[in-house]
Amino acid sequence: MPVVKVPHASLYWKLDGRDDAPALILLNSIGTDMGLWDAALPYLREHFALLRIDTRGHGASTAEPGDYTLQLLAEDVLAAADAAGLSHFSLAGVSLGGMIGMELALNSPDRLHKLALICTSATMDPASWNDRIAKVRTEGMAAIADLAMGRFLSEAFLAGNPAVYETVRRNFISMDAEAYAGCGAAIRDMDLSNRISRIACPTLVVTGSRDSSTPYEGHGDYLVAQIPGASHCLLGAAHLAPLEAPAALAGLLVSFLEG
Ligand SMILES: O=C(O)CC1=CCC(=O)O1
Repeated sequence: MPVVKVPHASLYWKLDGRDDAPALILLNSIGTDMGLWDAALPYLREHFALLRIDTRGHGASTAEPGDYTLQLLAEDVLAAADAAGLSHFSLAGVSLGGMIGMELALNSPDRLHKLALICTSATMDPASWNDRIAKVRTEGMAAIADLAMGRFLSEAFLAGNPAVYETVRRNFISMDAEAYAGCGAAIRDMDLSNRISRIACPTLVVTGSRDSSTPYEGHGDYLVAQIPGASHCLLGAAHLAPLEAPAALAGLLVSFLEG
């Protein structure tokens, strides 16, 4: 199992697809792991060398407790890219993964070709994240599972895919609460809104018509307005778009990244 050790964490990464194709890094949301992208992989693997990374404390990656920052999480991505031998890449990130992508685009623009921001934002209500962090640290993951699942996936998806829904929920509840809190702190403390106008790479913003967490209004629209030249596509999906609309999302990514 390929793992890279960084200070206070150990990061699991995995390469798929064609090693002679352009590199694309796929990042997950808080509370999910690289499996979030499984359903989209068949549509992407012919086009890219795909690097997936479990965010610290998620999936098979471990981490010591603490309040993490987007800068730290972006450095984790660079460490995994270095370990995988990828000097330059594009990046597609869902939610927290998109926030990490924006931070990386600002701090290490020389590494990044193109950026796809999926169901994400430059700012989320710090007070509500503070409450969530406190709850998860005192009561554990189960205490916030209904809240998170209600934001992750739509009722329609649950009705048609109960087994997938249950897997996402089970993985969510079994993850390390301290790591969730640490990544929650990175979301609470993010400082992107006044800086993203300096993102210089081509950027695609994807929003979900059923996403109650980071909808177009108030989240995607701000990214489109602030990031120079950013384009926008709306998908019929809730927050975890790679699960709800894998083929459509992959189609958007291929068109954007190969265009
Ligand atoms: O609101 C949620 O729980 C969804 C979410 C916000 C950031 C992220 O990565 O997922």
